[in-house]
Amino acid sequence: MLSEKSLHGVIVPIVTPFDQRGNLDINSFQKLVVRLKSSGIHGLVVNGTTGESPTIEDAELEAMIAAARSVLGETPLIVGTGSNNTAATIKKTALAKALGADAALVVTPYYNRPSQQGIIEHFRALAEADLPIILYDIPHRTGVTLELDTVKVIMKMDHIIGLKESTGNIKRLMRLVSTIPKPILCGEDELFFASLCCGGKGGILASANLDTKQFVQVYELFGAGKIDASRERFDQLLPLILFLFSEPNPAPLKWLLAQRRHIRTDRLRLPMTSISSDSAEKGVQLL
Ligand SMILES: O=C(O)C1=N[C@H](C(=O)O)C[C@H](O)C1
Repeated sequence: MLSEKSLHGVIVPIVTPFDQRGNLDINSFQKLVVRLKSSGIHGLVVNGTTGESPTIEDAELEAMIAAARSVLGETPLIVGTGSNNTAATIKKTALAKALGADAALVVTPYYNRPSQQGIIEHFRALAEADLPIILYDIPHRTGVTLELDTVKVIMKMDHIIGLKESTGNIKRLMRLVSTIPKPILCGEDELFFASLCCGGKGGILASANLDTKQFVQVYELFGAGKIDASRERFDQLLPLILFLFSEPNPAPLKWLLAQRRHIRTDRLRLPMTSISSDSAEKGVQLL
């Protein structure tokens, strides 16, 4: 199981590869996990936003958890289990635990517009699943605003071990780091280096599916006090990051992974669609 102490570094939310018909391509998935592990990642997230979690069936999730677990060894396995139904979230989190997950990444409940108290109770109820939880705050996707006081209450719960911060607000990040003693991870790839400078403990970064070793170097150079070298390495990654978020994630990422032959197709499941031809032209220049 993952603890506050071991939650840090470059954690990769892996894509879910599909074949031309849109079926799960478990062989490509397993090869991706092997490559990511050998690149030195500090954790893997299966079924995150980048893994197209809204479209993944339970049987597919089970197959991916089993495949990832068999490759990862001691490297932490985190599973995205969040939804806007508390009972369903508890059930999926308990399933993830039974299949060998070390922690769950749980997004704030979206769409049904719970009150701040409702959100607190949602996270409190997750204790029942008996798996460490990382709170995932991404308001531009969920439409849910988490007040700072709400974050503080949730982060005090014993089963909550960290926060994935995707608001993109550096002032807020600094407030969180100074008031919350648990690890805060960057979920806004462009701010990864800045977030380390503010006291963040690492990042859950879709971009790190590619050029993974360089992302790990940014983190390790920073940890070794080589701040300029870390920033220089991060600057080299910026064009990649900007391209990957020029259209909804993970479409550009899947396109690049397919171009580099890491996955067989850039197929997504509707309502997500492949990148436009304009973006593909920009991607070719980047390649
Ligand atoms: O899947 C994730 O976890 C991430 N998703 C974010 C998004 O798609 O908005 C980006 C971040 O890199 C990690």
